[in-house]
Order: sequence, then structure tokens, then C-alpha cells
Amino acid sequence: MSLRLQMLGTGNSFAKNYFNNNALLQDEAFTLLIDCGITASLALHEMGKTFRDIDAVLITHIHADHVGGLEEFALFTQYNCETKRVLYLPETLAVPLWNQTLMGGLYQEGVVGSLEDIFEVRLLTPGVPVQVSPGIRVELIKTPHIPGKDSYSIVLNEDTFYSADMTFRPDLLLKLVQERGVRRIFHDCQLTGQGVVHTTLKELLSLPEEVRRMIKLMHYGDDKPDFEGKTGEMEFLQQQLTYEL
Ligand SMILES: Nc1ccn([C@@H]2O[C@@H]3COP(=O)(O)O[C@H]3[C@H]2O)c(=O)n1
Ligand SMILES: [Zn+2]
Ligand SMILES: [Zn+2]
Repeated sequence: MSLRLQMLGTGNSFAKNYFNNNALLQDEAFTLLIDCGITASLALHEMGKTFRDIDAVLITHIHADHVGGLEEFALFTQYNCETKRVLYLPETLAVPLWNQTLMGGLYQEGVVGSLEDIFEVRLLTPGVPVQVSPGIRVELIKTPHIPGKDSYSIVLNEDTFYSADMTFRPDLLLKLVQERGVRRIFHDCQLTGQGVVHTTLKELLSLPEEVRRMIKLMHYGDDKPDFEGKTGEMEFLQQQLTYEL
């Protein structure tokens, strides 16, 4: 079964030359949006798409470049689509996503009082795989990002790791490759500075060559052009390009 990945954007939260690091994953008849940042609708527009083309959205963590477009997504689907869209949500994010992010703009007395009034909410438990569609199976892994702010990376179809925003976890990456058979890694990559809340290029370059060859870099800054040819075996994911997985 063919599976296609198309990054709406590959930028970090302050990038101006790239849209937010959000992704479309498509099998024959299903489209999953991974994260929905501030720039999501504009990025989709550039791709000739709208939120109507999305069957489900999965959220990795609550930062504006990953959820800042959900209010528009919700209102668009509420007033332009016949069916509720599915929202795949890590179970620990259900309350904060509504209470701390979406309630302000979406709450409407007697009409919208919860996520369930807008989305078909499906809560995800880390370590428990879920078949989202015939060609897309997701399993969450809680990964470190900001202390006290949960963030979840994704194992896709047993062979692909899609990192959320996360600090360097070489042990996890090696375990995924050596014990779980992961053969493809899409990883957030901070090109300069210390890896306080993200994984740095320098850290990824410290991985064994076997693992580096599996990695494509995303969630990078506007300084990306300065690093072309300086990422070893790891290629930069290009936004809006379609990758056959
Ligand atoms: N403790 C923190 C929290 C946030 N940040 C910056 O804010 C950004 C929010 O989106 P992001 O993509 O997770 O990247 C975060 C850091 O740049 C940071 O640098 N340190
Ligand atoms: Zn981010
Ligand atoms: Zn983040």
C-alpha cells in the first residue's frame, strides 16, 4: 500500500521562510494531518488544498506552531463540512488543549462547550498502536521537550519514527532501529546553539552512520541554507514536496 508524506512546512516556530512543521500523511483514501500550526491553512492553500481535504488531525503537543491553526480548522469544518473531522489526541493533552488553547475562541454558550462538540475525539495512549486507516498505523511515544509540557513522537507503520519537538534521545533512536526495525526517521533539528528544548544537528551527527542514513531533518530555522552540504548523510526534508514512503 502506498503512503505519501508531504510537509506543509519544515520550519521552526520562528521561521519566516518556511511554514510551521506540520505534515500530511496520505494512503489511498485517507489524509492525516500531523499537527496544525498557525500557518497550516496558508500552507495548505499553497498546496491547492483546504481543511476539507483532511480526514483526521493528530496533535503531538501544545505549541502554537503545532496547534495554532486548530481554531480555524474547527470553525472551517463546523461551517463548511458535512461530517466532524477526527482529532487524534494524546490523552494527557485533552484537557489542556481545550481549557488552555481552544476554549477562548471556540466556546459558544449552548453550541460549543467541548472538543467533542466540534471534533470526533479519539484519545491516544502512549505505547498503544492505533490503525488510523488501512495504510496508517500510529503509536505514540512520550518524548522530552519542555519540562512539564507533554510532547509525543510517533511510530508510523512500525518502520518510521516522526519526532515531535524533542531533545536528543540517542538511546531511544538506537532502540527503535535495533529492536523495533525502524528504517526511516524524520527528526526535528536545531541547526545552531545548545539543545535545550530541541535536538541539535551536532547531536544528530554524533549518531552511528547506520542511523544517520535513515534521518531526514525538519523543524529547522531560516539559517538552513547555510547548512546545505554540512549535514553528512542526513538530508533536509523540503516543504510541500511529496515523499513516497
Ligand atoms: N523553555 C523554552 C520554551 C520555548 N522555547 C522556544 O519557544 C518555542 C516554542 O515552539 P517550539 O517549536 O517548541 O520551539 C520553542 C523554542 O524555540 C524555548 O526556547 N525554551
Ligand atoms: Zn515546534
Ligand atoms: Zn514545541
